[in-house]
Amino acid sequence: MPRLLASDDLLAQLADLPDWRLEDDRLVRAVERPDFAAGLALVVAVGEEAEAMNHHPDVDLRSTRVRFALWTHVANGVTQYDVELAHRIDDLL
Ligand SMILES: C[C@H](O)[C@H](O)[C@H]1CNC2=NC(N)=NC(=O)C2=N1
Repeated sequence: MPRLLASDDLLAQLADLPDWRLEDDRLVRAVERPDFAAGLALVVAVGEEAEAMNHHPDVDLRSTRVRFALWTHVANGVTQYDVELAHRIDDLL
């Protein structure tokens, strides 16, 4: 069972994720893409990483904007899996 990150640990790890913020116990990042097709391509690429990890983001895809919200359902908050997925998303960006 994944463990929730303690708030001091999480804040320390967020230093390496400057484009992410904590919102309602989720790690959240929103990005603008040139058009919907580019946003969709990003979602597909992130989805492949998520499948490889068996850890899946909440995704909100609008015309030129994609918003990712990361949390671990079984722990009801942010765990190391979410931090790892955030780094993988950053790498894709
Ligand atoms: C059964 C399956 O392994 C679980 O539902 C996995 C899949 N992906 C998941 N993704 C996320 N974000 N949180 C989970 O707790 C989770 N659990």
